[in-house]
Amino acid sequence: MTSIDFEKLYLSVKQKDGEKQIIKGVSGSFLSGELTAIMGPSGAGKTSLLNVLTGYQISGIQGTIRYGKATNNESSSLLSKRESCYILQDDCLPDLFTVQEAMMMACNLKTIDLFRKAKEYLIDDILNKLSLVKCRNTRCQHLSGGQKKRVSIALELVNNPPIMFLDEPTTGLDCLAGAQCVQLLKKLARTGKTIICTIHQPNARVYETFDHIYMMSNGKCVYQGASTKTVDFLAACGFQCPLYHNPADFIIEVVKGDYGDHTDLLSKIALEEKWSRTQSIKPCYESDEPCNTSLVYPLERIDCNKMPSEWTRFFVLLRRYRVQLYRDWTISQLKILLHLLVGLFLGLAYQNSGQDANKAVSNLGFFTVSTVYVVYTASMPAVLKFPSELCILKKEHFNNWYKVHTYFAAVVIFDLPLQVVFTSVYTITSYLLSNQIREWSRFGMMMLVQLLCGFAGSGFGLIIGSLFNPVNGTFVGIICLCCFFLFGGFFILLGHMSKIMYAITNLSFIGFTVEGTMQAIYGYDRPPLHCPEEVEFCLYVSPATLLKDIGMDRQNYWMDVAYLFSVVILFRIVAFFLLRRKLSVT
Ligand SMILES: Nc1ncnc2c1ncn2[C@@H]1O[C@H](COP(=O)(O)OP(=O)(O)OP(=O)(O)O)[C@@H](O)[C@H]1O
Repeated sequence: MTSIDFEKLYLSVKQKDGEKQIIKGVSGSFLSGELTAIMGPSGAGKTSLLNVLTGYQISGIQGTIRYGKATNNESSSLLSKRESCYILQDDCLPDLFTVQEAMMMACNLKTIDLFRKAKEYLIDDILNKLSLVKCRNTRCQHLSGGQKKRVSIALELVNNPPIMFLDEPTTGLDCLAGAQCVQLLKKLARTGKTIICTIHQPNARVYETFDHIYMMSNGKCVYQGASTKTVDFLAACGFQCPLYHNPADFIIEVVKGDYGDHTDLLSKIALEEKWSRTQSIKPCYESDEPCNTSLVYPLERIDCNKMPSEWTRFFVLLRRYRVQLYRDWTISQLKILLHLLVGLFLGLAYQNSGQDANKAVSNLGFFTVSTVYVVYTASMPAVLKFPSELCILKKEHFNNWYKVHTYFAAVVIFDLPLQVVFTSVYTITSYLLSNQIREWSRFGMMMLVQLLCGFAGSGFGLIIGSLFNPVNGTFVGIICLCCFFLFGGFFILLGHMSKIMYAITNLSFIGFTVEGTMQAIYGYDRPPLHCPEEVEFCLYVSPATLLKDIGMDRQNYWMDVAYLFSVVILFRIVAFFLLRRKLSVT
C-alpha cells in the first residue's frame, strides 16, 4: 500500500521582481485507504501543492516527498508516476468514441498480460462500480458533466494505480452529482488506494464524507485532520462554529480572514498531535466494512508497473486515428470531395495550358498555384493538430499512457497515406483537365515532388502547431507561407533577383517544388510545344527556352528531390522536439 508523506515542502517561482514563495514549508501525510481533501480559499496554493505531489511541477521545489518507503529521488519519481494518476479539472475525453471504446483503448494502452475477455470483464466491473453501465454505448461528446467526470476516473482506474490525484473533481457538477462523485472516491479509497483531491467549499454532507482534510491558507497548512474534528479544532482556536452552520464554510471563512488574520495561530495549533489522525483506516477487505469485491477482484491482479511496449501502444494509437477518420467525415470524405472540386476548377481554368506553347507562362502559373494549394491544405490542418489534441495529449502523456515519440510517430505515419490520397486526388484531376503531357515518367516525377511538398507542408504545420495556439498559429503560418510563395519562382523570376535574394530563395521549399515540377514537365529534352495556327507567334515553343527564361534550366531535378526530402525529415525532427518541450513538466 502506498501512502504519501511530505516534509518542509517549499515551492517558489521566479518573477520579474524576484522569487515568489507559493508553498511555505508544509508537511503532512496522506494515507492509503483514505480520501483526502486539500481545501482552502482561492489562491491558497491547493493546485500548486497537488502539482508538486504529482510531479506535474518539478522546478523550484525544496523538501522531501516520500511515496511509500521511497524518497523523491529518481526512483521514487518513477514510482509515483507509474503508481499514480492525475485527473485534471477538465475532462479531456475522446469525443468520437463511446465509453466502452474509450475504456478498451485505455486498457490496451495501459495494461499488459490481459486477454480481450479479461479486459471486457475488467471494463464491465469498473463501469458497474462507477454507475456508467447505462451509457457504455454513448459517445463521450454526449455525456453529462457528472458522467464525464466518472468516465475520466474510470479511464485511469484500468491499470489500478494505488495513488489517485484529482483537481477539483466536483467543479461544474450539481450538488447531487458532486456528492455521488465524492462517495465514489471514498469507496475507491476503501479498496486500499490513496486518493487526494482539491475541492472548493463542499456542502456539509460532502465535507463529512472526506476522511482527512488538509486546509491551506496563503501557502501554509492551517489544519490537517479528520473532517469530523474541524468544529472542535476551531473551538480550540477560539472560533465557535454557529449551530447549523456548515463547518466547511466556517473554516474557510476563518482562514480567509473574515474574523481577522489568524493564519499563524491556526497553523501552530494544527501541529498539535491530537488534531491529526490517530490511526489509519483499513482497506475494506481487511475490515468489517462492506466491500464491493467485484471491483477489487480483477483490479488487484493488475500490476501498474507492467506497461505494454511502445510498439503496442503505437498500433493502438494508429487504430484510434483510423476510427476517428471514419467517424469524422470532415477529415476524410469532405476533404476528398473538396480536393476533387478544386482539381476540377483549376484544371478547367488552365484548360489546355499543358501542351500549348502560347500558354506556357500560364502553365508555370498553374504549377505554382497547385504547389501553393498542396502546401496550404497540408499545413493548415497540421497547425491545428496539436492544439486541438493538447488537452487529451497532456493528460494521457502525463499519466503514462504512452511516450511522446510513440504519439508523434503515430501522428506522422497516419498522416502519410492521407497526404498521398489528398494530393493525388487534386493533382491527377487538375493534371488531366489542364492537358499536361501524357508521359508516365514525367507524371511520376511531378507527383513525387508534389507529394514531398505536401509532406514538407504538413511538417511545417506541425512546427507552427507546437509553437503557437490556433489563432496565432494560423496567422504566423500564413505569413511564413506567403514568404515561401514569394520565392517560388513565379511571382518574381529567379533570374531577375539580386544574388543575395537568390540565395534566400534556397530557404523556400516551395521554390524547389516549382523548380522540380517544371524540370519534370519541361526538362529532359521534351520535344517542342504545339503553337496553335490562329496565334501569330509563340515565344516558348522550345521547353528549354522557357526553363532558361524562368531561371530553372539547370538539370537538377534530383537535387530538388533530395532537398525536399531533407526538409520533410528536418521539419518533423524540429516538430518532435518542440512538442516534447511543450509536454515536459515545468
Ligand atoms: N507560475 C506562477 N507564477 C506566479 N504565481 C503563481 C504561479 N503559479 C501559482 N501562482 C500563485 O500562487 C498562488 C496559489 O495558486 P494555486 O493555483 O495553487 O491556488 P489555488 O488554491 O489552487 O486557487 P484556486 O482555488 O483559485 O484554483 C496564487 O496566488 C497564484 O497566483
